[in-house]
Formats: sequence, structure tokens, C-alpha cells
Amino acid sequence: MRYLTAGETHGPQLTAIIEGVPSNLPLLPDSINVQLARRQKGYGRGLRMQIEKDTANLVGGVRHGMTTGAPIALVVENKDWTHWTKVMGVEPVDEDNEGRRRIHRPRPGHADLNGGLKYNQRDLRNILERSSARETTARVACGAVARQLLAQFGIKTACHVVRIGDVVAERPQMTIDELNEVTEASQVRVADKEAEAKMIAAIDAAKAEGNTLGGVVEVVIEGVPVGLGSHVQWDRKLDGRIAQAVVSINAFKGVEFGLGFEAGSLKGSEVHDPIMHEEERGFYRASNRAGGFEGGMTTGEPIVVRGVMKPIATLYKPLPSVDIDTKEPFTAQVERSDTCAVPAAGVIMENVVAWEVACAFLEKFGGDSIEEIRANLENYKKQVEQY
Ligand SMILES: Cc1cc2nc3c(=O)[nH]c(=O)nc-3n(C[C@H](O)[C@H](O)[C@H](O)COP(=O)(O)O)c2cc1C
Ligand SMILES: C=C(O[C@@H]1CC(C(=O)O)=C[C@@H](OP(=O)(O)O)[C@H]1O)C(=O)O
Repeated sequence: MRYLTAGETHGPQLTAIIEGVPSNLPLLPDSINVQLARRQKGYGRGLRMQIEKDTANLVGGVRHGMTTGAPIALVVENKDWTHWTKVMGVEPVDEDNEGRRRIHRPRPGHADLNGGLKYNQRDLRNILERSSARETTARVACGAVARQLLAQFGIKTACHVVRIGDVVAERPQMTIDELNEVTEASQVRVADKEAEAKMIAAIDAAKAEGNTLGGVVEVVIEGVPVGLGSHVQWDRKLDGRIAQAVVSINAFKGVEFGLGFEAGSLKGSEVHDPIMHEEERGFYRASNRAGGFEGGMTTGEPIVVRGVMKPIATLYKPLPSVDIDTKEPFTAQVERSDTCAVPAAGVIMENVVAWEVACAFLEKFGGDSIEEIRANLENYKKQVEQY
């Protein structure tokens, strides 16, 4: 499968085209809308999330609640567009027209200056509009389709917040269904109530001082068969593909699997997962410190992957910057902004990781219809059982 997205944050809509979704997958807008709504939640977001009510309109590839194998086309409206029709319209306006809401003071930490230099744009709004994380709405919609596919084969996903600023949540000891239930009810997507209160207080404190916060989120995927991805070629290693997908999320700066960076300070005996075998269960691991991957392939244990999000770049007490017109130092332009978007980022990460897993799943069990894929999976399961 592959997808492309288009659309600006204050333009009329976001658009995505997904190619390669098999036929006979049940798909209704609701299964996408659930993910879009999850992405909009979370303490610390700015006023924009009160304006938007993200819902997907399926405009291709689905008929009577089922995919047909044709490309899926979907759009999500920007409700905010009504306030931006002139500023973001396709019709030319005067160079000096105030209605352009031209940006000429780049924000440190955002795409403004690099994008302006690269695309030779003197209105940095032409960079901001597409570099905004609004685009992740379309990516989550695509991920939601991938989750639907995974769900057909009993593969479940969850995400939870591990850290916001210097507040760390306790690692939850619960099933994936319980984790989903508890984090859904949490304002910052944690299972740890004590940490939740401290995280909310930290976000309030950052906001009060015109500052912002980042954090760490974890995604767990269960029910994945052994052998997705491959050791034979660099670009077929599924952990590598997931890493790329995670770091491509706006403001994500790092990724780790299982023990992750901690593995660098431990001995081999404390890091690797002993191999076990039981007649009933087949091969399994005594632990899952690898986070579900060896040799770029899934081990059959849950995928456990974390991503770190830097603090939001737009500060109400801005950092020094330089005006691109006068070349004079200036404090950076202030745009309406979030204080902390880590809980939302967890949902984005869950959906982009689900996408990569679904792609690897289809590469392994490929087929044009759900029935063909199911037959291939059953056949492979038998092979693994008899190994
Ligand atoms: C859910 C989410 C919401 C975000 N909201 C903002 C925001 O309100 N203001 C801002 O400056 N950056 C925000 N960001 C981060 C910027 O989009 C990101 O820093 C920017 O695109 C530059 O890319 P980079 O940080 O990956 O280098 C958000 C990111 C995510 C994932
Ligand atoms: C719109 C979303 O996030 C936006 C991401 C974002 C940024 O710079 O990345 C800046 C803000 O945009 P605005 O200035 O319009 O409020 C966020 O609200 C969204 O997540 O749907």
C-alpha cells in the first residue's frame, strides 16, 4: 500500500489517496472518525482544536461499506477555512495586501526559514501552511484504514504517554484492551493517575510562562505474526521502516524499540530474549526486551516502540530570530499555537506505525482480497506450527 496527502492547514481541506487496499475490507467513515477524534483530544492543545471537528468523507474506493480494491480517496474539511478564504485563496492578491497575512519573521524550531530559503518564498506562510502538523490528520485517516485491515486478523494497537516534560508515568501492567480503555479516559493518555495530575500541572505552568513542552509516547502492537519485514535488504527491515515513519511525524526527534537506548549501558545477558519452546505454544521468548524485532523481522512478541517529541516550536515568549526583509534581529512571529501536543502525537504515532505493519503484512500475505490474504496467512501459520 502507499498513500499521498495534500492540503494546507488553513486551506479548504486535507486530501489523501491510498493505493493497494485489498477488496472486501469493511470500511465506513466511522472507523476513521474514531481515530480522528482521538487525535484531536489531549490537554494542552490550542484554540484550533475547538474549531475543528474532524470527519472523513470517503470519495473513492468504497461501496456499501466495503472496499472494492480501487484507490481509496478521502477528504477532511478544515472548519477554520471559513476564516482564511482570502488569505489562502487561489486568486492572486496585491503583493502588499495585508490580507495575505504574510510571515517574514521565521520561528526557530519550525520549518519557516529552511523552507523559505529552499523554495525561494518570501512569504513564509507558504512554508508554514504545509509544514503544520495539521497534515497528520490525513496520515491518521490512512492509518485508520490500515488498523481496520490489521483488526481483521486479530492485530490490536494502543498508545500511551510515557513522559511530558520532566514528569514520567509508571509503566502500565495491563492488557492492550485495558490500556486502551484507561488511556482513552485520561486527559493526557496515561494510565497513571498521579502522573496525569502532575503532567496537567506541568502543562499549565509552561503555558503560564509562555513556554511549551514535549515528551515521549509508546505504541504497542499485539498479535503480529513472526516474520514480517526481512533481514535480506536494508529497506525491507520493518523496524527501520517504522523508525522512518515515526521520525517523519512533525516534531519527533528519536525512536527506540524495547529497551532502546538503555541497551547501550547493559550487558548482553541483560538485553537479549531467551528462546523457549512448548508443544502447545511453539517458539516464544521468555522476555520482550527487543520490543518485537530481531534482524528487521517481527519475533511474534508485541511490537513496543517509543518516540520522542520535542517541545512545540511556537513560543508566546519567542526566541530571537531575524526578519528576512530587514535582516534585523527580531523576536519571532507569534502564531496561535499548542502548549503541548504529546497525547495527540501518541495517536498519530500509533496510526503511522499501524500503517507500516499493515504494509509489511500485505507484502508477506499479499492478495487482492481479504479472503485471499486470510488463506495465505492460514497456510503460513501451519508452516510455522510444523517447523
Ligand atoms: C499534534 C501536533 C501538534 C503540533 N502543534 C504545533 C503548534 O501548535 N505550534 C508549533 O509551532 N508546532 C506544532 N507542532 C510541531 C511542528 O509541526 C513541527 O515542529 C514543525 O513541523 C517542524 O518540524 P520538525 O519539528 O519535525 O523539525 C505540532 C506537532 C504535532 C505532532
Ligand atoms: C491544526 C492542527 O494542529 C496545528 C499544528 C500546528 C503546527 O505548527 O504544526 C500549529 C497549530 O495550528 P493553528 O495555528 O492553526 O492553530 C496547531 O493547531 C491539528 O493538529 O489538526
